[in-house]
Amino acid sequence: MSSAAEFQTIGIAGAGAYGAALALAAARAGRKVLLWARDEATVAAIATNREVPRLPGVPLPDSISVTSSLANLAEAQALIVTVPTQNLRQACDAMARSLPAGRPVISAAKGIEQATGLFTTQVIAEAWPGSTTAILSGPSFAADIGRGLPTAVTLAAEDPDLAQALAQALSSPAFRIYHSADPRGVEIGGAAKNVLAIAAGIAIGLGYGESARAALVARGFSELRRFGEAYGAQGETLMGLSGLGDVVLSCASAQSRNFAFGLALGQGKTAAEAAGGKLAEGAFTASILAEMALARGVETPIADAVTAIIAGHVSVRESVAGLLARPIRAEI
Ligand SMILES: NC(=O)c1ccc[n+]([C@@H]2O[C@H](COP(=O)([O-])OP(=O)(O)OC[C@H]3O[C@@H](n4cnc5c(N)ncnc54)[C@H](O)[C@@H]3O)[C@@H](O)[C@H]2O)c1
Ligand SMILES: O=P(O)(O)OC[C@H](O)CO
Repeated sequence: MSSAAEFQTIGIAGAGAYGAALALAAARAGRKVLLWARDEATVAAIATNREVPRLPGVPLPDSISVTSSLANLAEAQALIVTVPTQNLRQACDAMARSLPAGRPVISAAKGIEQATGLFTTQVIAEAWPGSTTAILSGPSFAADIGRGLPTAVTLAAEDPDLAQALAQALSSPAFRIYHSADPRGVEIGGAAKNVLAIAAGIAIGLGYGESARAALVARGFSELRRFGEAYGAQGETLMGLSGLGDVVLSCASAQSRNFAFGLALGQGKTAAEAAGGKLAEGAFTASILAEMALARGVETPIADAVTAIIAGHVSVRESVAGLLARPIRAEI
């Protein structure tokens, strides 16, 4: 039986925008926080300015220590990994070499590993055998968490007691964490919503308007649900914060990097121009999600279209014309 009191010190691996936001959230929940950045330059910049370069304007309290040594995370009773999905394995390999396994490792990444088709908790389990995995996901912009604006997310683990204890340990009045025993459902929602956010951005970038966006969000959500259920997600989880909740946020706001990436594609930029050096996880997830859907006989026309556009196989307008020309069929 786990309890929140077991988790007094939290290690955060990855000092980007979300790492900083979750470090702040954990500190506000009364935890001591150890924030690990892989390079000395970032640690030095954080130590000097008391803010993370990717989350400017949000000062870090003294209860957050910054380090470039993974060995310094040994004191933490739970770890949260906030590195991008395609780099998650590398980060977990490094942790496995420096730290004993066994403590909970919570993924905060939203994607699917391109090379393997594994979800993020599966990547952690494979790269760091013996770790107990969990996933934290839901509608939350790092900047909003950083500013202390009200946010709600879900934390899921196979062991419901552990999920509850971690959720209690990391929650504070403005950062509410619901707990769940459906980690697969939670991680699928976070991965798939990024692909849909790109599609919504494309529709708006093309000037197709709000009615088109609403249609895309609704049809995209049913695509997410088909995919999720084929890969073991519970339907109720997909209807919750980490599924529908995050689709609503990410498809509606240009603050989403995935939406902004799609917007730029819709406005005629190439994929490389549209990315502009910012992380758009959906650009890496779209093709593997479409491939995995095909393997289980699930139709994902929106992910297929996003994949083809990013690969440069079709123009944005051709791709959307293809979607609009699909046969008329029953909605459900
Ligand atoms: N920013 C948000 O609002 C937000 C919200 C929810 C979830 N997320 C998720 O969090 C993850 C990270 O996003 P972010 O916004 O923090 O990105 P970011 O680009 O701001 O930061 C990523 C950080 O990871 C570090 N990194 C990359 N590879 C690494 C490795 N191998 N080892 C150690 N560190 C490494 C980079 O140096 C960088 O500091 C993504 O999966 C994203 O979907 C982000
Ligand atoms: O900026 P994005 O598109 O990575 O979205 C950030 C969060 O995932 C929103 O919940």
